Amino acid sequence: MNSRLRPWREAATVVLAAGGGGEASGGRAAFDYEVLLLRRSPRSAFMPSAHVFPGGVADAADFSPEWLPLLPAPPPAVRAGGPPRPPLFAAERPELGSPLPGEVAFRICAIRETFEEAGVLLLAPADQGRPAPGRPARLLPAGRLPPAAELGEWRRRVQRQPGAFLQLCRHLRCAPNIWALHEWSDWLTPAGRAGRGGRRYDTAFYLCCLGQRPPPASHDQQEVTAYQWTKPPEAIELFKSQDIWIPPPQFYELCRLCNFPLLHDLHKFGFERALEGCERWMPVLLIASDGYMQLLPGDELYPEDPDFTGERKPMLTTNKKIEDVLKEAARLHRIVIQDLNNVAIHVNVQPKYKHINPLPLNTKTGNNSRL
Ligand SMILES: CC(C)(COP(=O)(O)O)[C@@H](O)C(=O)NCCC(=O)NCCSC(=O)CCC(=O)O
Ligand SMILES: Nc1ncnc2c1ncn2[C@@H]1O[C@H](COP(=O)(O)O)[C@@H](OP(=O)(O)O)[C@H]1O
Ligand SMILES: [Mg+2]
Repeated sequence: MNSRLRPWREAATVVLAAGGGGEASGGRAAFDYEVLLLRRSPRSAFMPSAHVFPGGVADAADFSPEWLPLLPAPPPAVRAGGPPRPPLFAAERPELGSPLPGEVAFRICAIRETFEEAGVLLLAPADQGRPAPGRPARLLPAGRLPPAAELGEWRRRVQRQPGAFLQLCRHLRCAPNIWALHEWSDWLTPAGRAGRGGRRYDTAFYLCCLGQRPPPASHDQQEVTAYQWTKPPEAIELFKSQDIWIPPPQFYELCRLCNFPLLHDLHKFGFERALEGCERWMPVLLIASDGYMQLLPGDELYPEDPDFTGERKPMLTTNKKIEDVLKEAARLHRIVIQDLNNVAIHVNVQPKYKHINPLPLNTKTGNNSRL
């Protein structure tokens, strides 16, 4: 699609999981890893105060050809084949005059944003050669990093000027650890749920598993006002108790992670599955009399010709109650939102590209029996 006709911004985000070690016991304690959640500023023009994964809008600097000499070759499995991909990765970008493929640039974007927003640097030594994708990644040893004050100064420079991230990598003789990020999903903000100024985002979600304890993070006191490392079921509990608000895409992805108590299993699944392909999802809103639903591809009510630009019919409506709409449907793939923190995913369709369905964790009190 012509970028001038595309009424959304292109962004990348990373589901960063850290831990491993596989100490298993019953219940939530069986999770041996935590994921990084950031609280957006209450002043954000889009999803204020929401808890999200680190990420943000791609910058022309993420597509700079100057990255090329620094980056490792993709692992063979990544290079081979052409699985189905969302348009985000496939789009040609003659306006940037860049030979950098989207699949590389959006990874750089996610890694840069993770540094800007959380101070976590997902880098690898530039001379490391090909990565070993079968294993969870590791961060640079502390000895390869500049002192904290200097790194803080770099962080502020990158926030002001994303091109400074390339300079930082050159300075450290490191490269963004792009092949530690595995394509996981792609969410397009529903037409009709745009933020202030019509903000919508086509966001590439990557999974990155670190085989080490969660590294120290820090918020930037601007765009991000708090951070926490949390086990996926704990994040759902915090949402349920209204301590935090998690937007639907991130909620959906956390419920998917709840299938994997062990980091190694999550990493293996994410790395192998990514080779199968990925599909862009734009939820379509169905407003009922007592709440609403976000219909997802595969659901029997999902429109054949969804209105991506929101010019025709961005929302569907019904006079019925949610309960009655649900009873009438056989093929379900939808997020049901009864109020802000009462959210349930109803899905009985086979996920595409060997993906996994979320665990059915209704956030109503008393329903999380599978945690
Ligand atoms: C794209 C972002 C990383 C934010 O970018 P920023 O430059 O502001 O840091 C972030 O928005 C993100 O992770 N987006 C992912 C998907 C998305 O856009 N979700 C929005 C869903 S909004 C929604 O569903 C409204 C909920 C409702 O009431 O229905
Ligand atoms: N102090 C602050 N409070 C709230 N939002 C801030 C902020 N400083 C920067 N931002 C916003 O954070 C966004 C940049 O995010 P990212 O770098 O993750 O893409 C910008 O939003 P907009 O692009 O919507 O204007 C910017 O306005
Ligand atoms: Mg951001």
